[in-house]
Amino acid sequence: MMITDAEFSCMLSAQICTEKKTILSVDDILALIGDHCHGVIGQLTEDWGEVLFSALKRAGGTAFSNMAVGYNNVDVDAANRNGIAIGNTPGVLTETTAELAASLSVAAARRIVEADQFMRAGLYDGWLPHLFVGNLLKGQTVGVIGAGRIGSAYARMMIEGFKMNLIYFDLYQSTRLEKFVTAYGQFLKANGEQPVTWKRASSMEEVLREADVISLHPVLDKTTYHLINPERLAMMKKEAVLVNASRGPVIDEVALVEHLRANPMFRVGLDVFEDEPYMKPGLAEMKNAVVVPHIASASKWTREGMATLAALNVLGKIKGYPVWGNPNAVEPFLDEKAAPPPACPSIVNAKQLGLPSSKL
Ligand SMILES: NC(=O)C1=CN([C@@H]2O[C@H](COP(=O)(O)OP(=O)(O)OC[C@H]3O[C@@H](n4cnc5c(N)ncnc54)[C@H](O)[C@@H]3O)[C@@H](O)[C@H]2O)C=CC1
Ligand SMILES: O=C(O)C(=O)CO
Repeated sequence: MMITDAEFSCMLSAQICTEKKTILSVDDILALIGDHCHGVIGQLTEDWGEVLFSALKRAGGTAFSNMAVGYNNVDVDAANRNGIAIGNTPGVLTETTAELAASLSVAAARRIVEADQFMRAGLYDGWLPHLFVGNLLKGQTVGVIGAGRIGSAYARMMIEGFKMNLIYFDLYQSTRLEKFVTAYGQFLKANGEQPVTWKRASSMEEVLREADVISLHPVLDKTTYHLINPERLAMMKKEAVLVNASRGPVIDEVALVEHLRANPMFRVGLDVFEDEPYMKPGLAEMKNAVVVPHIASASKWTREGMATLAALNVLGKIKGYPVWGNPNAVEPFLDEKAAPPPACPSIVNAKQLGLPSSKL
């Protein structure tokens, strides 16, 4: 969506891109920005760097928002140089994305897609003790790498839903998550059940060695690029389940294909791919891989929320509103019955640009 400089009373006019291409190139976007453009709402598939930010600045623009929480497609330093505020959409994706990661975990552990294909191919000719035997989750250990908003929500689902024990690795301690597991463990114990436990790992390797199901939820940056590589794959249990609903390049996908080929009991659930929209050669043929096309945030509520937050980021900046004080508490912007607060919900470079902060 491109916001132009024609203003109607307090409303701004918006141009919605009707281009049929799924992924816009830098040249496509340059043409859309043109000579007059105050702000842009873009997608995670676009490459926002110096070329686009300087063009947006020349066109009179001051704001860009990804319609996404992840913004590894955005060169924030280039935006800073050009004085462009960068918005993202935290919070509205948390539960929806975690639910998909949980679904991939179960689908991979219980071989649901393989069994579905077998059934549709007319191959089922009666119950057998060894037909599509998979992994029981209850009492096993779930490993989370990146226990931020989504990683923590995923952990809670796997712990509460399947009574798994938790091991996690993050640069920061997740006290809320730890407290939740402790309290849930006490509840289970009080009801005569085996309590669940948690452990904060001192290294990522500890998670990879100990967990039965591992889900990746970090941001993509230099520290997480190819975080899963041949050496780390080799550390994982032979029958482990690995799930990725963060960003494709967090896994070395060529190494993953090799590992899947060599370890048929090792299974993966992937929502994201290293060269999206493509898969590395061989992945599509792997029966021990469940693959879906980057749909982790695809619930109606979430997609509407993402669009709302992205639009309010850009609109708020154009109107000169301050930046919301806590991007983890964006609910007031999503209340359909009340006008949104006069603030930009989430601007990631607010500090660098010296933008004023709103009071919650
Ligand atoms: N597949 C999909 O459709 C979606 C993917 N995502 C991806 O998920 C990511 C996480 O989203 P949120 O949970 O909302 O963000 P968040 O910022 O709450 O969580 C990210 C966590 O990663 C941790 N982290 C950073 N570097 C790390 C490292 N080297 N090792 C371990 N942990 C590290 C951070 O400390 C933080 O706790 C996004 O950046 C995005 O790339 C988000 C939504 C949907
Ligand atoms: O918000 C994100 O980062 C996404 O990947 C959207 O699905």
